[in-house]
Amino acid sequence: MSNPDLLIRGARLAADLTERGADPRSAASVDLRISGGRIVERGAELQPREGERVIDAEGLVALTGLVDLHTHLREPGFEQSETVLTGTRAAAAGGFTSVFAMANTMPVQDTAGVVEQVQSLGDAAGYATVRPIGAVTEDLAGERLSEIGAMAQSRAAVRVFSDDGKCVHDPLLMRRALEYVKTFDGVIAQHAQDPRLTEGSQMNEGALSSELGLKGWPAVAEESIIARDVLLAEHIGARLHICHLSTAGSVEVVRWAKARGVQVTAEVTPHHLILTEELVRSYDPRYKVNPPLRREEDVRALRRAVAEGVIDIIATDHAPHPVEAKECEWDVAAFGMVGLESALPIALLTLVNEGHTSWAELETLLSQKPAEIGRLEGHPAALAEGESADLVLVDPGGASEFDLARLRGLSVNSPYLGMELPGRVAYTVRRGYLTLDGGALVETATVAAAAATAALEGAR
Ligand SMILES: NC(=O)N[C@@H](CC(=O)O)C(=O)O
Ligand SMILES: [Zn+2]
Ligand SMILES: [Zn+2]
Repeated sequence: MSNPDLLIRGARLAADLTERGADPRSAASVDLRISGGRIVERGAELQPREGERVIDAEGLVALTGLVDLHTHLREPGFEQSETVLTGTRAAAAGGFTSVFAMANTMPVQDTAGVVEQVQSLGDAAGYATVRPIGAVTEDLAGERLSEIGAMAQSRAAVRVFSDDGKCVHDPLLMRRALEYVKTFDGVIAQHAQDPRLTEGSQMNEGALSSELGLKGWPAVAEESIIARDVLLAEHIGARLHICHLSTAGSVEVVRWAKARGVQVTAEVTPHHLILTEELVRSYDPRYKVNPPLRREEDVRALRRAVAEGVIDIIATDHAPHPVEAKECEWDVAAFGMVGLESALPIALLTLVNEGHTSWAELETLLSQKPAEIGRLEGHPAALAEGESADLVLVDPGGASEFDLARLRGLSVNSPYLGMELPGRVAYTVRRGYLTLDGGALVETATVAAAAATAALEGAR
């Protein structure tokens, strides 16, 4: 038994929309035929064949499946917040076909056994390709390197390593980690936060933190670590990735490093492209996040940096937390926001609709470039014949309220509830089968069976 063939009719390809501000309808409409997990035909006016499921994509924009380089799936250890299954369902609802799962689980993803377990859970669920990230240091303690080589050589073939949630603070350990991953083309993804400069910090440092009586989190705590690490990466000749960059100053450091030819890439989260520290006035812990929401000037600088290509990718930093950890006083609340289901709408709102990027650039930011940084194998380079059928169809149109029904994971700590947001993900196709069908998640058992079939067919 193979998965049903699909015929997508009348889509506009993001890749054809290279001009900023272009109306999606200005691109030619394209049909895609999908069989055996791959795009087998691309053209106009393709005729349906027997047994094929026809998807009417009139008015929809097609992108290669979104790839999140920074997702917290919380399993093993924090299954009350999220599991691999629930997190990848949220991913599919958001248009993602692959996610990189951060290492701050319990036990930590610091051994071949744990990363293989996380990868297997993802394979079995089938909603998205799960690529585990390995911890840089044992138990994220920042003292000894974890078994990086064993994780790289394991079945999970880990290429991205991060202590995210914590900064690799010791410069010698950072140096050794960069040297190690260089041997197999891996990358260190740094959570840039000097721990000494941010002890007890609760929000961005500035006039507002004084006014609100909350301990400040200075921009320099982020910028100084980025500056040190780009110099180390240059010295070693290794790849460095900066997680959730959040200040105008960080942009300048990365710009400088790139001009020198340092192999550095940077990510920004959707929330740092739209929300500012002003929201903290409410003392609503939904706005408590690491790194903290910054100033209006920072938000503007981050958008510009995306437009200029100084920032390479958008990553969600989907950080689910249970209600108890968020419905409490600001000081004791957990840091983090969910983001998989809202990433595309926020990117449309802040970048595409503002003319900062084209749809084609959006595909680069949310799909092509994160796949490249993470060395994701089998990801389609384009929606073209012979490529793996991993794609998303988006309705770019009218704003609608982002409500609880839009959140498909276990946790509901979204800062966007009640906001009017543009863009709805209508269909997500992974390895040739649907995970999201007309805005509705395909059933768990159906997806698991389709994934098993696709794996047998060796779709990649
Ligand atoms: N972003 C957050 O505020 N929280 C993340 C950790 C992290 O990304 O640093 C988490 O794991 O909850
Ligand atoms: Zn982090
Ligand atoms: Zn994170």
